[in-house]
Amino acid sequence: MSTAPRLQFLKGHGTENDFVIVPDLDGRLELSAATVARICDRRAGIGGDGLIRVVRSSAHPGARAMADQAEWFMDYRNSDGSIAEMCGNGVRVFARYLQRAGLIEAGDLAIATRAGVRRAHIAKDAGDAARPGDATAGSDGPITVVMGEATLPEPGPEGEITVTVGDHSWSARHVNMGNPHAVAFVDDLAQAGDLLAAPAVRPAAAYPHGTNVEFVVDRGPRHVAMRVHERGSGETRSCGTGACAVMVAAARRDGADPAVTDHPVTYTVDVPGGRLVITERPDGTVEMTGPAVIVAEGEIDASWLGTDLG
Ligand SMILES: N[C@@H](CCC[C@H](N)C(=O)O)C(=O)O
Repeated sequence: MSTAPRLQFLKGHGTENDFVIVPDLDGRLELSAATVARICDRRAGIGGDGLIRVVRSSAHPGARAMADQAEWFMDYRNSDGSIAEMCGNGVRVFARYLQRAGLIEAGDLAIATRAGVRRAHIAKDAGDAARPGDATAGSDGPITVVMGEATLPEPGPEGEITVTVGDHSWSARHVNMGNPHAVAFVDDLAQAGDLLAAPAVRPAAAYPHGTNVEFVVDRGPRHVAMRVHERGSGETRSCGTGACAVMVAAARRDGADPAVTDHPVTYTVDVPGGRLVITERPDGTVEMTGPAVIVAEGEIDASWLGTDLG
């Protein structure tokens, strides 16, 4: 039996946007991009759309300034190992992990992210605290996260945003939810094809660090459905920040702006992996409610990773 160090992990998802969760409470691990990509590999690794390292804010140089507001920092990586500012489904799964591990109680909590502090609410009757030996403990019920304000940059001198897949091109709305999105309203979600490759997005100058791309159709009044190609991960079954970007783009298209009417606006956003409910408030904040589930836990033989992990 190997005596190599073992890396603890859990596996979780929010509307089937799935993540490998690595608790590293005191910030001892160095996870290179190659190591993250290896862990997220669906055939040769554990598999996931991204990796979430759970670190005490005070133990992470990039989060220390937020430590007085939020004890825990979500260090989010895409499945190719690249760093992302924010992950909307991930932040719910992060909260569920903290609850399940007994590190927090249900109720309100603040989570530090690269996009700033986000506030979450875990309903008190939505899942139990840690139940040793039960990998699904604390997995029920929705979690609501205040996702911050959307910004919608106007097109620059190079003109409107255009998204192209194969022979189809659509104009798109630029929405930033802490991370970048291009939202295209389409006639049929199948038009986006298999989304194996990243859609071409122009002008490139609009997104100097790349972008996530959402394709959206209407399902009914204030009800849309979307597919997404995530920067750094490919097509996924959901994207929380993407769903928020879609909600705000749909509201503006429909002439709804809570800042003008002084009334909140709520949309239901269906994704291939489930459903998210998103509200924009008159003060501009966007709130998202959805599920967060922990499905498994285990350990990785660090010698397989070919690194000493720091
Ligand atoms: N799945 C996430 C978004 C993850 C980051 C994204 N791929 C990026 O690079 O910005 C979500 O639920 O928001």
